[in-house]
Amino acid sequence: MQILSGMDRARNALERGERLPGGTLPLPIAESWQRCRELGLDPHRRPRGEVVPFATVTRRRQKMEGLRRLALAEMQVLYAQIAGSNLMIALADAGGMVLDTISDQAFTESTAGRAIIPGSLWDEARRGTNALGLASDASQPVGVFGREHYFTCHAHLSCMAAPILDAHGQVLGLLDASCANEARQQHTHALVRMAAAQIENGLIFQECADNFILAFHPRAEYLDTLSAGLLALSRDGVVTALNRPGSALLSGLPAGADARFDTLFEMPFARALDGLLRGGVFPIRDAAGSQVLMVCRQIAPGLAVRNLHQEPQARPHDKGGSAPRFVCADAAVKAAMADIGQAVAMGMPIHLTGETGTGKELMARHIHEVSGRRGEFVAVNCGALAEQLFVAEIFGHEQGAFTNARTEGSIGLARQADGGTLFLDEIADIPLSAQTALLRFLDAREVRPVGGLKIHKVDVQIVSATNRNLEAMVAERAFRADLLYRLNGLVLHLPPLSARSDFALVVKHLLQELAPGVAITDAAIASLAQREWPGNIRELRSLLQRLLLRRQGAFIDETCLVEGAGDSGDTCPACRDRGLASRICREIRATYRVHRSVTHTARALGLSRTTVYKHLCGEPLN
Ligand SMILES: Nc1ncnc2c1ncn2[C@@H]1O[C@H](COP(=O)(O)OP(=O)(O)OP(=O)(O)O)[C@@H](O)[C@H]1O
Repeated sequence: MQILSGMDRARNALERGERLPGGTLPLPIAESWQRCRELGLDPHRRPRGEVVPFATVTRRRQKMEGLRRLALAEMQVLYAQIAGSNLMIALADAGGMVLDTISDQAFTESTAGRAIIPGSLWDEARRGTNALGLASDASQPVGVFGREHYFTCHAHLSCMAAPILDAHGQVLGLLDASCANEARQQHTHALVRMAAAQIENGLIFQECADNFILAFHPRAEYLDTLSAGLLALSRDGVVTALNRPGSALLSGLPAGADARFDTLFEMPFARALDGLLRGGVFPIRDAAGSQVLMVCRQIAPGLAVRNLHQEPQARPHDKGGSAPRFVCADAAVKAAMADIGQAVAMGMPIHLTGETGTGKELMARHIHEVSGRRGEFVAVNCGALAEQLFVAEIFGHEQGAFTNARTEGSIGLARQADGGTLFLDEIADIPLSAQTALLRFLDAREVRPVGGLKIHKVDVQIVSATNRNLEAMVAERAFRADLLYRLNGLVLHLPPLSARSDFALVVKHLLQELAPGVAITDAAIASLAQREWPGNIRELRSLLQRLLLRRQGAFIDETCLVEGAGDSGDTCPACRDRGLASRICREIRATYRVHRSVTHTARALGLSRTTVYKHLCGEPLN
């Protein structure tokens, strides 16, 4: 006889419309299923995937601007902490409307990833039992795992959501981490809760910038943790904010709005301040007689006291520095890189091809590192060397060997790279006359400086690169065939950025390099992915730099890109330079890049599908 698990029995009962067997589900889940049933939701159907108009999302984002700024930074940290594939971090408003997401590419492209987008609504009545909906209703952290989701189509997901609360327990927003059920990690729940608490504390610092902020806890070692109470006070000792741990530590005392420090603690505010501003940990009894230890975290501006301003709470987990030096998750790049180790071990020349800005020089440096060679990495831009000087620059020259020769002579770049790597960039530009000399060098690995007699043995790893088609140049007799065959021991092609499957990772990596901690939303990445990138990764890097210069908040979302795309390329040809009309056109195109669906775009903006189509001219349609 087959033994059914508690979950099997519960799902069978749900599907047959029978009473749910007791003890088979956590109580909040069982109650939620019951409510969904009463609402007439059919667990086998797809839920109503409603998405509100983009303008509504924008308005809500504006209303929650302070919280959103803190949350996006925290989401970025959380994303890095949980790491692993198939993960999405989402921020929603108190009612479960998603405002922003940060995820990896695998999740973004999954069915769930396409459903959790800005403007999607995750309240229980629409989406059945789910973490965002439950956390919003219960005002407490919730995990909904696999088949605990009411709708069977969400059974492969695990979601953990935590509300972001004010001191009175009112939900200000929701933080959610969703991942494939099998990728679920034990500690995710705790990390989401900690991130929510970090945001709550951040809000106190943000909103009470003019106040004193004190941290307190019965034990000194907890003062720097998220368990510490945070109390914001005006200059005359009126409480302006208190975090949740603070509320719990002072439970039973009148700590509500407009409470005074003097009624919460057994000491007048002025005297406590005197002690606190001398620095260090200050013991004090609360009005119920329990001793707590207190430190001053922020001094109200204008008070001339130095050396006391300590850092706000340290992050419980700071990100490790294990980020790769460059991104190579694309399957084609990975496959191309697989043979590098063997090629360098055999001393084989490696030839890199790819458009400008695809990372050839970066790859050359990587090859040098893989080779383990202790000598220098010497890069030669073959296109920048004058024809007459080429041979002398590469192979060196004796004193006064030719007019304009350096008086002291030169050992040349090939010998400079001895024991290391000689990177011949823009190899297609090497003058024909120098090709013969290079060919000889590659065969013999010897150099004789111009004007000299002595021959020097040189041991270098050769790496060459070009963005031109050398085979075609050989056919046109502009490049020596025998030289090409000496160079291309291993050929490694770097794909253009638009063809890379790891586009999102490249964006995140560059951003991390340029401005650590600045978050970028999935919608912004989706919008970037739709663009053309003739300058490839270099062009993307400089666009991100420009965005960072212009950005107001601590993040980049899709609206930064719409505003930033003041160029005519972001409207359809008919709307170029048409003032308001072109703004609407841009909004349509930007919204389409987020939703990738004409129907959703039309619905989100409250326009007809025909209007949307009209403005999508030139945009790659799904
Ligand atoms: N895989 C990658 N991950 C992250 N950054 C990258 C990657 N590849 C290239 N970059 C960055 O892109 C920029 C251009 O790279 P690089 O100079 O290596 O390109 P290139 O192909 O040699 O260009 P060109 O042909 O114009 O000389 C650099 O800032 C580099 O750090």
